Amino acid sequence: MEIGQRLPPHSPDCAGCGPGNPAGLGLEVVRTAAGVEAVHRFSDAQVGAPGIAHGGAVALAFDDLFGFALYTVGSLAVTRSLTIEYHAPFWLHRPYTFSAHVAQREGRRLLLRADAWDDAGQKAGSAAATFVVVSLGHFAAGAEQVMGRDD
Ligand SMILES: CCCCCCCCCCCC(=O)SCCNC(=O)CCNC(=O)[C@H](O)C(C)(C)COP(=O)(O)OP(=O)(O)OC[C@H]1O[C@@H](n2cnc3c(N)ncnc32)[C@H](O)[C@@H]1OP(=O)(O)O
Repeated sequence: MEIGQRLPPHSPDCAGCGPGNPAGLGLEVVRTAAGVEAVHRFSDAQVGAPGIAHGGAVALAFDDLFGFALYTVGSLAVTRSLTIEYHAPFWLHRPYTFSAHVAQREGRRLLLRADAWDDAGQKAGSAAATFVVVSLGHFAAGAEQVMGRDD
């Protein structure tokens, strides 16, 4: 992976980054020297209080970006805990730069950190997460369910 390279979505319909999910954020994520980055504008579909992105949508952006930071260490892992600090409102339609990296690895645990800045350079949020490394088999049951559905 080269610096500046666009990274592939987790799945076509991923709520964070899938281009085929009209209800998703559609994050576009690139590799950076330290980790990964995405510039994102929250839309009316992610509103909480008027004019402000819902905190859950902001958490989704952080969580999904952490999922991309995994590419930098080549491990398959899932979120076990996620903590968000909301420093300022995330205004709808304004660009925010989200940046994440893997800070530490202890056995199966990956500790990840992220920040988000507005277009004036003010920090709007930060996040920390513990991801736990899993095997590909962790995703098998969900994939089988999707393939067996006929609705
Ligand atoms: C097709 C490809 C697509 C790939 C797609 C990738 C997409 C990423 C998308 C974004 C991320 C997501 O949405 S992920 C989806 C949301 N998350 C999930 O669905 C996860 C649900 N939870 C689980 O399935 C499970 O709890 C696991 C797998 C996370 C862990 O279960 P486990 O395997 O039994 O492991 P467990 O023993 O409990 O814990 C493992 C180690 O972590 C430590 N540990 C546990 N909790 C914590 C904690 N809060 N903080 C610190 N450390 C902790 C334990 O002490 C232990 O340490 P030690 O004894 O080893 O030292």
